[in-house]
Amino acid sequence: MITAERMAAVDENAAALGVPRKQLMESSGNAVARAVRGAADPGAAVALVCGRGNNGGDAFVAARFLDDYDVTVHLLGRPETIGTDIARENWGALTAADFDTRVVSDSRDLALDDPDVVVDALLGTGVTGALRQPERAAAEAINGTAATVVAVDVPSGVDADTGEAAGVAVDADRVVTFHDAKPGLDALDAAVTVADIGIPEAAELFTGPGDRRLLSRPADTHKGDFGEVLVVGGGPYTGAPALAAQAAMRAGADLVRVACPRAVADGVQGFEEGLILRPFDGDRLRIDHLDHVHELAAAHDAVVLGPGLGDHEATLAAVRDFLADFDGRAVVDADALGVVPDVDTDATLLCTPHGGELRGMGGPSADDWRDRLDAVADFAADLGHTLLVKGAYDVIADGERARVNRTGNPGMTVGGTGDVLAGAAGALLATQDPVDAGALAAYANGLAGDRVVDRQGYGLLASDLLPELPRTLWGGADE
Ligand SMILES: NC(=O)C1=CN([C@@H]2O[C@H](COP(=O)(O)OP(=O)(O)OC[C@H]3O[C@@H](n4cnc5c(N)ncnc54)[C@H](O)[C@@H]3O)[C@@H](O)[C@H]2O)[C@@H](O)CC1
Ligand SMILES: [K+]
Repeated sequence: MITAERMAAVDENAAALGVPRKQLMESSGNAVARAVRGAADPGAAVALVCGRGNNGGDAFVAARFLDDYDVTVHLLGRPETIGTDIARENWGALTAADFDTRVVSDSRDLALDDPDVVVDALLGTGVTGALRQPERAAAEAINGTAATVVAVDVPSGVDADTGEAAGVAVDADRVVTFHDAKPGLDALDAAVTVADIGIPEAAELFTGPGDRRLLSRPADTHKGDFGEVLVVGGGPYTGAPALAAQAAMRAGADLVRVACPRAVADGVQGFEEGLILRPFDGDRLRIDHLDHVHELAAAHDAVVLGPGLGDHEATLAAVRDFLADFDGRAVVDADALGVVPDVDTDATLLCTPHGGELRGMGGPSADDWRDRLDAVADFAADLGHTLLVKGAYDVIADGERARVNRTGNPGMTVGGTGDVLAGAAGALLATQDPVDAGALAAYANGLAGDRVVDRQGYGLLASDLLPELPRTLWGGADE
């Protein structure tokens, strides 16, 4: 099953792998033609009723594969208003090849002439709300025929995710849907076929620019804000919490606060950039500080726990107690990771170990990412938390979903890049589910490193990643 939103992301990732949408449309159209062949023999009258989006584009392609049928292609609206270049090019190919094309500028003029098969290509996953005119009248006209109705991707007017229609919808006999089943189609009284359109599995497994679509959607659980992040870190390592906090800002958090030892707060630069300090006394985290940390954590959407805390016994005891009583969302990094397997917690954790830290947690060791994928997924399921295992290929898994990230380069083994990753993951965890947050953070952090190295060669500093982060998350894919 795939949602409409995820489908759009996978489609963009496929394009980034070199399989552009136009090729997918060619496969989709071919699949629609096969569905028509299954419904009627050559020579039968086939009316393709097309909207101006890519759903209509699929039907323009189908017409070329149905040259041995009596095909009529109806376009609702003027050709100049076709919404995408690829749909417009395919419409142009039909007119140039002298197909029977009809431009319907007034829906009252849609004359379907009693066809054997109607192809419903008015709207697909791009629909929002109830069908407007002229699509509504066209859907009613389709429902008024005695023809076998073959819907492209989803019956027009039906929400692919829920199966519900906000008003009039096409009543399809058959649906040919692309790449994977859509959750809403189960509920329909229609025969549904899933057509493979040549999207490689890599477009789903590997992170890509399409994953960034998650960030443009309104974050409904958080009333439209980007979330507030608390970094709990510092002790023997003083720079780590500042790096993590700045990365969280660059990855879009509205507000970042840092809980660190006063000794760290006083001595470190990098806190001046809009970060808010909430120091505790002394030079490392201890159990005495937990009231302060809990109170702060409860007021934030996500916590980043670990950067620079160190592995002093008193600090690890405090981390353990903190997690045992915490029920929010946290990224856990560095020395705090070793505590996670021993703690019973209601918190939602995104743990970010490298290979060595994973073994320290009792996790699997596997060099090849393919072997690691299954082993990490199993270990995440045992832990009951999400893992982002850093490596040449990062593996992100929670036991149900697994993703792999290929951005990044050997220059990023320098100290501090892990703190940047943890901070970015914290910002994303404030609004996204843990697998998506981990996958996006790994993608953006690695891409930031690739861009720095492309520009200046190796010799990268972790802080060089910070100014790159916003563009990797929100800028053009090819910048
Ligand atoms: N990966 C993908 O996403 C693929 C998509 N393909 C096709 O592309 C379709 C999605 O294409 P689009 O995103 O262009 O969207 P649609 O073709 O579904 O809709 C296009 C336009 O319809 C208009 N519209 C929206 N709601 C409306 C309403 N209630 N009443 C009237 N008009 C309305 C909007 O202006 C929208 O842009 C899929 O359903 C599928 O058929 C395939 O070609 C292959 C791959
Ligand atoms: K449709």
